[in-house]
Amino acid sequence: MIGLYTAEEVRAAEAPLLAATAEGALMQRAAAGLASVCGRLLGAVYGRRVALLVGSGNNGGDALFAGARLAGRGARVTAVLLDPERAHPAGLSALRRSGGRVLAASDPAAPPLIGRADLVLDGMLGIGGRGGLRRDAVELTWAAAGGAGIAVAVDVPSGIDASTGEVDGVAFPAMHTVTFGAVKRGLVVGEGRGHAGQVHLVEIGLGHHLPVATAWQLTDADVAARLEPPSAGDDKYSQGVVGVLAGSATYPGAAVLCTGAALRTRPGLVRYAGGAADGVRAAWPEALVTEGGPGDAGRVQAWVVGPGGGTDEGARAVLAEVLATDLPVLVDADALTLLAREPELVRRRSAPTVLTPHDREFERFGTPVGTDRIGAARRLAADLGAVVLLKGDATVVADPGGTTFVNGTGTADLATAGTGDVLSGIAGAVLATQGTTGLDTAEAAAVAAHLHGRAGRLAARRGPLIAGDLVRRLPEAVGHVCGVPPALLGDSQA
Ligand SMILES: NC(=O)C1=CN([C@@H]2O[C@H](COP(=O)(O)OP(=O)(O)OC[C@H]3O[C@@H](n4cnc5c(N)ncnc54)[C@H](OP(=O)(O)O)[C@@H]3O)[C@@H](O)[C@H]2O)[C@@H](O)CC1
Ligand SMILES: Nc1ncnc2c1ncn2[C@@H]1O[C@H](COP(=O)(O)OP(=O)(O)O)[C@@H](O)[C@H]1O
Ligand SMILES: [K+]
Repeated sequence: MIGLYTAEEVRAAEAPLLAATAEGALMQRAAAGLASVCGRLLGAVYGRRVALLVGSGNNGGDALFAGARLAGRGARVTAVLLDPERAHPAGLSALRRSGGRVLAASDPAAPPLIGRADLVLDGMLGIGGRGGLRRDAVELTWAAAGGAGIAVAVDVPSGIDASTGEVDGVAFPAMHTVTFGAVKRGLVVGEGRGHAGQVHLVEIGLGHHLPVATAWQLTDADVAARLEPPSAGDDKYSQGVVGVLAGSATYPGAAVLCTGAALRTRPGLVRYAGGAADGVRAAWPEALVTEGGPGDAGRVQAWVVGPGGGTDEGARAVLAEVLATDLPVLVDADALTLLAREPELVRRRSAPTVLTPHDREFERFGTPVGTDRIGAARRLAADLGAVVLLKGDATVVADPGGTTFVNGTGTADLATAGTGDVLSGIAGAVLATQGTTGLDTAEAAAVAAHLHGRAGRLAARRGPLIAGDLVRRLPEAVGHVCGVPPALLGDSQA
């Protein structure tokens, strides 16, 4: 798992390390790692044009020392200084000694020079940035955005809040971010994610000074370790039975998608109960189907309730019935609307509950999501005593104790109707295996979000995706995270 940190946590960890190392040593480690990534991105360094955007703090110092190293390898490096009086003095001397040039940001030659550069290094603001970018920094950012060079952010893209990913106005649109010591949360969540591009972590020795993270990102290997393939002693009941309560006779789509996604995540068995029984039977002969309610479905190890289920009295009764059980329940869509009216239904539960709101559903519980998505998910989870999976570009999963997962596999291709129903089915199937895997509830939800995003990426390779494509790609997504070659995956290639 990749630990995700706030700017304050990183600063606190840096203090003892700074005290224990020679002056400037950490910045040299940072600059060496930064120059090495830039060298790799450029391919050949000799003769290439590099523009450094340099602010008045240590972030600018990193850029200047990295620029000096690139100049030493023959690059034509020019530093553009936001505040020439306050630019890092040692960094500036190092750059000049290596043959680098220096311009003030106010110099009319600066924007065209940035536009022509092969690589632009954004060292304007790091974790010391506060509020929106000032005017001169905005102008340099526009010049970089309009140019053809590789845009690389030093530590964090200037203009994003390193802890929340909030962007107040303009932020540097990086293709790559070289971050030091620890991955800052703002690089993977909120608007920051869209500005960071590919994140490269450079070790500077911060490791054991960092606290245990409270926010994490799962890798493919982490997810593979949390999935249990069937073994010789298994039967259809021992690998988890999911109950799906979704859709209606008029709107069978959500039921078909949710049931299909649950099946394709490969628990032992999927049961469906509700008004879309005919549609589900026709689409999924593998499911056990009844027109009745949860009590008619038979035994399950986890329920999914809500997608396309409506908000009438009957739907409310179904929700109350499953929330009164001691089984894991995933509450989505219409059932979230009902639950927002009666949050006590979940507060009094002791069994695992996962709520999967998008932003508008989240707001029904009282407050809008706002710009701090991790903070928002944690607050609602603590308030309700349930795991909250807040959907979005980077889906955030928080448990009532504050442990949080930020999904890294999401793609904007998922922004299409029905993909949320698919996520519910996947998550229901993972929750149903908790009895055998012992998987923590928030981790189960995070595993589901990871697989959902992977399926989205695989489906999007073949062109614009619709929700049903995600269901078809699920076996391939599971195979991908577990390292199984697609050729061995049978009908997911269809
Ligand atoms: N500590 C370490 O061990 C290591 C730290 N490292 C590096 O240091 C970075 C942190 O450096 P930092 O603390 O100097 O802050 P930094 O991000 O450069 O910005 C502060 C300057 O920006 C200015 N400014 C603020 N807001 C602004 C705005 N909106 N728009 C425009 N300007 C604004 C503010 O100016 P002022 O407000 O005073 O006018 C101040 O001068 C960190 O991200 C990493 O890269 C690495 O070398 C590894 C070792
Ligand atoms: N821009 C985006 N980038 C990544 N994922 C997205 C984006 N927009 C939506 N998604 C994902 O698509 C799914 C949409 O769910 P939802 O809004 O409930 O749709 P529906 O109700 O139509 O099924 C969620 O998993 C969400 O995280
Ligand atoms: K920066």
